[in-house]
Order: sequence, then C-alpha cells, then structure tokens
Amino acid sequence: MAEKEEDPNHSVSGLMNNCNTAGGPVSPKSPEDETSESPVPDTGLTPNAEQKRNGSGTDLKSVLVTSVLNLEKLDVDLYRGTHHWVPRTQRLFGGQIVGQALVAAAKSVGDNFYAHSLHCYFVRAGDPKVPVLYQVERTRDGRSFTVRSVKAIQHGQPILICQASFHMQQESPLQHQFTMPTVPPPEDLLTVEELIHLYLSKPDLAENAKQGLNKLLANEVPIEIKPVNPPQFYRRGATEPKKLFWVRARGYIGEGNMKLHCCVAAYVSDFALLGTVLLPYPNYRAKFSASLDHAMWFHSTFRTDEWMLYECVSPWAGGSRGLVQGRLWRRDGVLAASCSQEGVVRVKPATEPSKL
Ligand SMILES: CCC(=O)SCCNC(=O)CCNC(=O)[C@H](O)C(C)(C)COP(=O)(O)OP(=O)(O)OC[C@H]1O[C@@H](n2cnc3c(N)ncnc32)[C@H](O)[C@@H]1OP(=O)(O)O
Repeated sequence: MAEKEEDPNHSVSGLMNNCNTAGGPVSPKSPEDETSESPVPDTGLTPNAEQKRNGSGTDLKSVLVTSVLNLEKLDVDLYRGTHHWVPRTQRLFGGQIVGQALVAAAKSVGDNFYAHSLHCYFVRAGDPKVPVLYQVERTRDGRSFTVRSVKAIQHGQPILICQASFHMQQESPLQHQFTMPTVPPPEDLLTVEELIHLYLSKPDLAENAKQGLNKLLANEVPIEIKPVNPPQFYRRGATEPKKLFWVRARGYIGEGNMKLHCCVAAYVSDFALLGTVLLPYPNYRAKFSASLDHAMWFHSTFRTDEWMLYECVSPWAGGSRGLVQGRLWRRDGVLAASCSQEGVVRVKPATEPSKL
C-alpha cells in the first residue's frame, strides 16, 4: 500500500498518527496497571532492576519494552513481533521493523557482544493486520565480531532484510567525534502535545483543524518529542534540510541493558527522519514517501528513556529520492549513534496552505 500525504515524517500530524493496535496484545497500559509488582516481560534483553525514572515521578514501563520489542519465540532463531503504533498510512512503521529485527538478531549473540551497526532494506510495505515473523541466520561468529542476517516476513514474503553486526568491547587510543550542536535544553522546550494545545488555543482555528488536532492528541506514539525549532519542524516556510529535536522513549526502561537501548534507538531513529528532505520545499507535499533502506551505527552507551538530541540533515535529494542522515546525541554531548537512510519521496504541488 502506498504511503500517502500524511506520514510520520512530514507534519505535526505525522508525529502522532493513528494508533492502531492490529496484530497483537498492544493496548497501552494504564498507570494503574503498571503499579503492580509484575516484572517486565522477558524480551531476553530487559533490565533486571525496576526503578523510578529520574525526575519524571513515574514508574510506567516503556511500551517499547513491554510490547513492541517483546518478541515471541516460535522456534530456534524464529520470532514473532506485533504492533503497537501504526502510522495513518497503514503501512508498518519502518523503525518498528528495524527495532524488532535487531531484537531477534541480538538474542543469538553472546552477552559480551553489542550491536555496532546494521544495514537494512525495506523491500515491501508492512501489513498492520498481521504479525511479522523474524527469521535469524547466524552468518558468522568471530572472536571480535559476530554477524547476523534477519529476514522479516509477512504473507510468506520478506518485507525487510537486515544485517546486523555485533562487536566485543575493545579499547583503542583512537577516539574522536564531532561536537554536539548547541541547542536549548529539553526543559526549556515544549512537547509536541503541548505545541498542539497551543495551536488549539488559537481563537481563529478552523473547526476541521481543531478536530484533526484533537484526534492527534488521542493517539499514542511511544516516543516523546520536543522540537528545538517548531516552525522549522513543521515546515511552514522553506528552510535548510536540517532539523533538531529532543527525543526519548515514553516510560521507564532503565540503565544497564545496552542491547535493549540499541533496539529502542533503532525504533526511534526512523521517526521524522525522512521528512527532512521536504524542508526546503514548502510548495510541495509528499504524495508518496517511504524509507527504502536504513543503516545505523552505535558508538557509545546511552539511555533511550532519557532525552537525546536527534540531529537530522538531508545532504541530497533528486530523482524522487532523498538521502537523510541522523545523529543521536546524549545530552552530555557524547555521540551515541549515527544513521543514514534513503527514501522515495514523490511530491505534488501543495495546493492548500497548512491549517497549523
Ligand atoms: C517513517 C518512514 C517509514 O516508516 S516508511 C515504512 C518503511 N518503508 C516501507 O514500507 C517501504 C517498503 N518498500 C516498498 O513499499 C517498496 O519497496 C516501494 C518503495 C514502494 C517500491 O516502490 P515501487 O517499485 O514503485 O512499488 P510499486 O510498484 O508497488 O508502487 C507503489 C506505488 O507507487 C506508484 N509508482 C510506482 N512507480 C511510480 C512512478 N515511477 N511514478 C509515480 N508513481 C509510481 C505505484 O503506482 C504505486 O501507487 P499506488 O499504491 O498503486 O497508488
């Protein structure tokens, strides 16, 4: 199915597209549900200790851990994943498929091996009506590096092919990184939901826009976002193809499980990334867009349930495709992960001005 107009990349509504729970036990739990003593389901990658998230005053576990990345084992190296949030486009969110594929791959590597990179192609649209099977091939087990190939399958056909490589931690005197962009801290910025409330308080807002925004508020994307520059984020005028936002998983995950945090980062990294391509073109809107591939590199330890700065740039677009690159920064300035993606972006002239 084609991805039409509103997608997770291209608008404020894309940030909170329809929550669709098809395909599995995926209803978000209420805070009451979460106060019970029940442990986090065994993803094989979950942390042991349950602690309150620093400063947030909540111990709600991230649905990314309890549901999205909690694969069911069917056989040796064969897993089943279900869906939590499905974009309004009704094709599976690419980040979910990549995150789940990495969970499946990570289950077959030793405890002391950590994902350092993955390379994926999205070869077919994911169907939100059925679960996804993940078939892992143990490509190579080495002394320092271990490689896995994962095929995500629906209706008997691959929707994603992924290769993930894991590395045993090794020290080296070679160490450098770029410097994190200087931006306001997340505490000084509004969440997407708060921004929507602001838009809703505008007295001259059209009724259909209000309805649309209220629908968006009712949705539950399992990640929180604070745009550094909201007008740029929502693409009102032409801007350079670059955006910055703070991002973190909703709910508590906890420290100490880097394998899990890499899987969550893979999920998060596909969010709003491809929309960067459209920023210089306010006179066009996407009539069809989808990520074609996704590559990711993990550099340091990090926590995805703490605010990280996501820096997205698009160095090139042409021929109905666009290239995007992302950097995930820890708030202390350490470069946590990098990613690259090419997407197909077919556009049409924007005939209607944005209602926002
Ligand atoms: C946040 C971003 C995301 O999460 S996106 C989700 C992850 N990524 C994906 O789901 C992508 C999965 N991959 C795919 O769906 C396929 O590989 C895609 C990219 C569609 C391959 O493209 P293509 O070979 O064009 O597929 P298709 O023939 O099935 O056509 C899909 C729709 O596009 C149209 N199309 C095709 N060629 C052209 C063209 N040259 N010019 C204009 N339109 C074209 C087709 O007619 C079709 O449209 P429709 O769906 O029938 O309306």
